[in-house]
Amino acid sequence: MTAVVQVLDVVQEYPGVRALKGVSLDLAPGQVLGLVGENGAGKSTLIRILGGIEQPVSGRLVVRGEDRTFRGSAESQAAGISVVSQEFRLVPQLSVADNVFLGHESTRAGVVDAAGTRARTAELLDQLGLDLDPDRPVSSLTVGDRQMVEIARALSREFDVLIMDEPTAALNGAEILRLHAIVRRIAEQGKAVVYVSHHLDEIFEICHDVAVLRDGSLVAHAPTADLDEARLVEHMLGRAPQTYERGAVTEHAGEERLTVRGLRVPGVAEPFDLSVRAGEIVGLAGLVGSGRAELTRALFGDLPATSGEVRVDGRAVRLRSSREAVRHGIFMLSEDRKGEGILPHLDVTENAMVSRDRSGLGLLRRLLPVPADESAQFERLRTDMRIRVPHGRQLIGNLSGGNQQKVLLGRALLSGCAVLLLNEPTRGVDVGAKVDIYQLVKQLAEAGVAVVVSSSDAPELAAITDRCAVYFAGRQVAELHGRDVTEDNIVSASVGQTVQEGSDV
Ligand SMILES: Nc1ncnc2c1ncn2[C@@H]1O[C@H](COP(=O)(O)OP(=O)(O)OP(=O)(O)O)[C@@H](O)[C@H]1O
Repeated sequence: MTAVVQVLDVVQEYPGVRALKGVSLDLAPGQVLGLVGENGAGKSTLIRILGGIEQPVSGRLVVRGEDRTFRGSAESQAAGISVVSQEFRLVPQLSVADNVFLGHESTRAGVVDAAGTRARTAELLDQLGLDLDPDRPVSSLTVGDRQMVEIARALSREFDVLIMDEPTAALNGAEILRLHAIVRRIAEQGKAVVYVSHHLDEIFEICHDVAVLRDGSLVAHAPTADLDEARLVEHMLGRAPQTYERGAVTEHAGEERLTVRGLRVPGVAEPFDLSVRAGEIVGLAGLVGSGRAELTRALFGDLPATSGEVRVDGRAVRLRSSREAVRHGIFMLSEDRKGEGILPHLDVTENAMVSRDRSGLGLLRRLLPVPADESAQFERLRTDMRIRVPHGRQLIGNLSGGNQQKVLLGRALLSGCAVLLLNEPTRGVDVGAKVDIYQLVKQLAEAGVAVVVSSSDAPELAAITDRCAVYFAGRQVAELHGRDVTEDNIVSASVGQTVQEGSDV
């Protein structure tokens, strides 16, 4: 079948980085093409070029047989390319409906048709299985719902090619299944879909073909049926993947560092208890509506508890804000990387070091030389976590999403905290780097930090936690220990099934 879009020998460069080194790719009608690669491999760069946000240094884009140069996203959209980008581009103050149709509002006799816009938005949300009021301001939505609104926005246009950059990064299991059904339907309608994900099970689930980018080059392009996960990972990394060996941390666990007793949190049925000792990695699992999100936020100090107590190293602390939490030795990695995580006007070294209480200096810092020990620390972090960045003074906003996440995790690692709270720590991180991050978290625990990991990724919790509390309908329904912390047990308990415990040593 003739390609609807051809990418021919496309090269893209940024200062100090050759992000695409001559990539050629065809997108055929009815095809779902998976695009995979390590963090920083060039996936988003290629998408930005197809979406008209950037122009390549050289190479050609051919759309339905015609050479095209897009000088902005409007031109790419007009050519039938619709993009769900990794960066949320929603306007928080506007309603869901206004965001979905921003830039292509329905009009009647030249006037914006608010009722029509709302009705069409409701239809799209319904297709996505989303029970959301079109009039709600986007600022009041969870990260997952914002992601769905981004998708609704891409679907609201006429398109021949739909490009999705990590569309499921913030979605829960049911939402992911619904999205997969929609992708299949779109392909059946004869449209081409490009699907970027670090979740390789999704690639095998819905993609007919897969293209692998490594360090800016296309290193493999094959039907998914011809590959298995191990081969795909090898193509991505250019080496055999390492496996993560869990430590026997519990045996060395020391004094209790975090104690939570009877913490009542708005929206959660039962009070919350938790204790984490030095050297332990404790997981929090649970689906949307389980109370896990609220408990995580309460621990982070951004959803104040109504009663109960929290102690760090035996000292009672109040967590009315995340700043207060940090002051008491609790450090956290937020799930909202863009909103609460990165400091976009600062470079990567400063972003990694900011927990060391120099944040007040702000922009002034850019004029001062980075202290040598900080540069050295960042260099170590860069090597240990394989952060892809040309130098330590690169602005963090110029890094790929996964590499930003690694810098933020580095910040947590360097913070010298007593308690480390990680919320969705490897969201958007590639399979190779995940293992590196798990190793570092294990090292931190071994150094005596009490670690809490709140994650929707059951395999992740099974791989790294010593103990895992599972929540369902506002209650803790299981506490799994040691060998009982398995993916199956976590998933079963998360949907309210009783888990047979006791194989633990
Ligand atoms: N504006 C920019 N300035 C400088 N370097 C950039 C810029 N944008 C991207 N890069 C670099 O280009 C390379 C490719 O980045 P890109 O965002 O395309 O990666 P990716 O494959 O999408 O990664 P991820 O899986 O982490 O999203 C990276 O080394 C990144 O740091």
